[in-house]
Amino acid sequence: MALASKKPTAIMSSSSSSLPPQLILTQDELKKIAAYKAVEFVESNMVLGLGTGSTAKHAIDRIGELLKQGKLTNIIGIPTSTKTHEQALSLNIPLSDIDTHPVLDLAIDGADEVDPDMNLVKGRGGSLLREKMIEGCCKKFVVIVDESKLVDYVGGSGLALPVEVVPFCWKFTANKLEELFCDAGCVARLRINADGNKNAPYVTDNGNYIIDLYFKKDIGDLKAAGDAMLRFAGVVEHGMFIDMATTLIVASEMGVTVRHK
Ligand SMILES: O=C(CO)[C@H](O)[C@H](O)COP(=O)(O)O
Repeated sequence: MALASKKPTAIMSSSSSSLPPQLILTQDELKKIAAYKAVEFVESNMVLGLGTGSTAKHAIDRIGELLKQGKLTNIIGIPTSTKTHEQALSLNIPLSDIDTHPVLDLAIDGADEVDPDMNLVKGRGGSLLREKMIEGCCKKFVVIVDESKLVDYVGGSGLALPVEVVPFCWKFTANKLEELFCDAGCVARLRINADGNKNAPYVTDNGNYIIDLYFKKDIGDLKAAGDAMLRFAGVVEHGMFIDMATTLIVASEMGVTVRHK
């Protein structure tokens, strides 16, 4: 893919609040701070997209707590993974799906990378397809991260861009993806199951595999890159969430920042 210029940042407004300066917070504590801030946007009677990952988990715990306390009522949650489904069930959050509720009021989810235009990389937790399906139906999509997730450009963390592929001839698809991004020094690797058999592929909630793409350089025009990947029949979805986030909440040692698009 050729390098192309990025569109100007479309941040319309932002606000921040400070934390006491003497505190040294762990990454998980920062995730929790961002998550709790996001839950301030949740109101009774909302249909909510429930994200996946260690940051979203804090938000879902908080929603469950507020429901239990009666401070939120009549919430319907739409989970983005089986893991989140189980967590929400354990918290007695009423659940549904986008067949029944095709328009959501709000979704809250973490991200692996956030670029200056609030484009995201998601899916290192393996749930990118359901996340994209559900978060694409939301009126508002609130992304919650600690500051380590902020990058200058997609791929800038040096970590993977995940792509969900059908298992059939996955090597063929992986080779096609490497070829597509050869100018960016792309290396494609099949994700291996971290929990169980070390040699078995990681299998998504949808029965697919994940190919992780590693880049040496900026891939340039994200939309063009995404469209090119989706033209391969074996590709189900990629982990770039372009122009989807409406609010970004970043927690750092300096405080919490909220940016609206
Ligand atoms: O996209 C995701 C799962 O598919 C997660 O939102 C992403 O991996 C961030 O995870 P964490 O909050 O644990 O850092």
